[in-house]
Amino acid sequence: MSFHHNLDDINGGLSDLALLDFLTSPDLPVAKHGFKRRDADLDPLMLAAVYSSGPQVTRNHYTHDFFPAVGDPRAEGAYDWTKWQAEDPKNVQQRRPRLKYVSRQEPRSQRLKKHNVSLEDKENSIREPEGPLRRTDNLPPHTPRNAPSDACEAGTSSEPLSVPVASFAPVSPFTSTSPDLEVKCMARTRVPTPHGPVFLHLYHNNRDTKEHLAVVVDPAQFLDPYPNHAPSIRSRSLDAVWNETETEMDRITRGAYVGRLSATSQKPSLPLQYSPGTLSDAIPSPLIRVHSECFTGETIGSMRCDCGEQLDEAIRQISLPITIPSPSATHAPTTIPGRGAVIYLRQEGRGIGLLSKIRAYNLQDLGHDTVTANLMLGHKADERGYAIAAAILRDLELGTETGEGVRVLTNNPDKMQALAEEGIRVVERVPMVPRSWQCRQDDSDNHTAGAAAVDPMFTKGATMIGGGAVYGEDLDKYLRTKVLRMGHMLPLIASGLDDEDS
Ligand SMILES: Nc1nc2c(ncn2[C@@H]2O[C@H](COP(=O)(O)OP(=O)(O)OP(=O)(O)O)[C@@H](O)[C@H]2O)c(=O)[nH]1
Repeated sequence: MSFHHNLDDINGGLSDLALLDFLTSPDLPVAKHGFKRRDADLDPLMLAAVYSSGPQVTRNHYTHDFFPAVGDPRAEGAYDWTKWQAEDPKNVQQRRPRLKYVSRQEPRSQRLKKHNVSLEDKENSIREPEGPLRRTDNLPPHTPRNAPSDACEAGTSSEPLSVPVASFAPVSPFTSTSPDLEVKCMARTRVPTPHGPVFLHLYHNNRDTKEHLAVVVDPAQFLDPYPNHAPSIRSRSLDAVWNETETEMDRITRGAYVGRLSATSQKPSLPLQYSPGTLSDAIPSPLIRVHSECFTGETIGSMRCDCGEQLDEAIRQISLPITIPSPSATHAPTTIPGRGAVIYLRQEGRGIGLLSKIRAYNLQDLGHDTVTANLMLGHKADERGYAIAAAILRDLELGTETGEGVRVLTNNPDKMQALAEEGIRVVERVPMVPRSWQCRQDDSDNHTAGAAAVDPMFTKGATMIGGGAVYGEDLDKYLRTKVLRMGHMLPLIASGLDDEDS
């Protein structure tokens, strides 16, 4: 079968067989001699992709034309293949004209400019939210924690809730510090963890398109009757009435329920259900952590960082039961379940994204530390923001002016400052000492203090939830850089690294 015959078949019917014949033809027009460029003028695989995808597109380059001469003989720069003759390397004059890639797509910088996006913003693309789920226009009005409130009542009918929607006009509670930012909890559910049950809250917002999360630890909400020692930690936007037609089942499905959901217990929550509780000074403020996503540390157990361990340790510490001392010697101390939250922000790699973080790791393997690697890639050492975290905390009534102050689990001074600037009322910083450093301390002191050391269930080296102390050379170097170059408030001496070179 001749090459021209093949081409006719392809143009006519594009049968797979014809395409295969064409690609494997001995006449396939691939020049073998004298290339100045390293890539072939005509790549058979590319050609196959062009034909198999119908129009001249690839998934990501939909306004590029590849080899217009092949796909459309009438296109600009097209070469008439019917006149093609096998190349004679001896006769350079006979060579066909060199093909070129043709793109009708403007340069990326110009396209981004059209959409008012600077190249810097692109990685953490800040876009207007799209679609009805992104709307946060049904946030309830702000209700101070200590203001008199309606007690929570379980609905009984399957009719739409009768709470007048007008009374929940869109009033943003966040006008003081971030006038434009609003968050809305789209759904909440119970998740059992090795440290006890938590409520996972998924948030949308009008700043970015990421699904930020809040892991709320407040198992007292399962108790019936509710003990009323401390206010329950609930999302105001989730418990709000979203529209006039929503049913109890709508509310339950998104997690706006009270107590423990089961086949026999289905009590939808109502807005303004918060009970101020007895805010005794004896009850410590809720413990919170603002944590940034780390796929490597949290999902595949990377031991380059302590992120998985920190997430686990935060949930563990927040879940620890709280002992309230008795006011008098005649009464025994009371124990209540631990309470607090981890705000989980989708700002991977300190905000530079996973792609850049992976590249940064390669630079770190060349000997650079985590800060320098970021800078070498044109990023800042830390590109994170905490406005969304603050908005989520406010939605949960944590750290607000009128609600409870919070204790924050962190070593990061920037995080502390950012939360303060966002108006979060932080009453205490609780340090997070890496478990491996605790273990070393424990070994040298010949007694145990760290969770990993006391609990045989912890697996040494596992970084993920329920894991143990993560340790290793890479991690030591990373932790040391955080202390020495990022000012993390950790006693370096505890690591035994203070006289090591990084
Ligand atoms: N660019 C970069 N990011 C990293 C590296 N190692 C971990 N990370 C990211 O660092 C972030 C860790 O953030 P956090 O868990 O909030 O902790 P932190 O800022 O170190 O502060 P703490 O509250 O004291 O733990 C996550 O987003 C990780 O993906 C690294 O080597 N390079």
